[in-house]
Amino acid sequence: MSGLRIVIGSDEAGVDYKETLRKDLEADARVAEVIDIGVHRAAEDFARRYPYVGLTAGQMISEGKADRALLFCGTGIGVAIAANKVPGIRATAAHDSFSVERSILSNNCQVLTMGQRVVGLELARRLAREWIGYTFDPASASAAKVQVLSDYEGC
Ligand SMILES: O=C(CO)[C@H](O)COP(=O)(O)O
Repeated sequence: MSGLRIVIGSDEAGVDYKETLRKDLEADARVAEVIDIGVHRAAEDFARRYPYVGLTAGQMISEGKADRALLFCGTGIGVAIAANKVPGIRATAAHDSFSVERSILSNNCQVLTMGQRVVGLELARRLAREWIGYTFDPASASAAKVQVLSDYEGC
């Protein structure tokens, strides 16, 4: 898909990967806009912990300000849990190629998360490149399953 608006964010444990992946996304012709919600290296910004990063990213997607989010923390788990608290958001941590693919094609996840303490940087970069290339097919057999979740949440 071209023209994606992607939120990128992290807590302090994921900020190194966030910085590198932000540059990768900005250089990717398939990405229309990269929105960096921090944290930034300024010390005071490090007070923003993973719940705020995940919630902010989820809210931005929910409000139509972005299409997807790529988030980092130590494990990828905390930011995924937080983003999933926003109604209508489907977020998952994934550190392998197949799971990244299925997060879009099976689950229509808007949010991919990774753990800087879990996955190597070059694999994270490769997975993000792959992730950008997938588009959910609303006519697929997976769509009805995702719809069950949307119906449950009412959005
Ligand atoms: O990985 C994290 C949350 O899932 C976070 O980066 C570290 O959290 P902590 O172990 O509670 O410090």
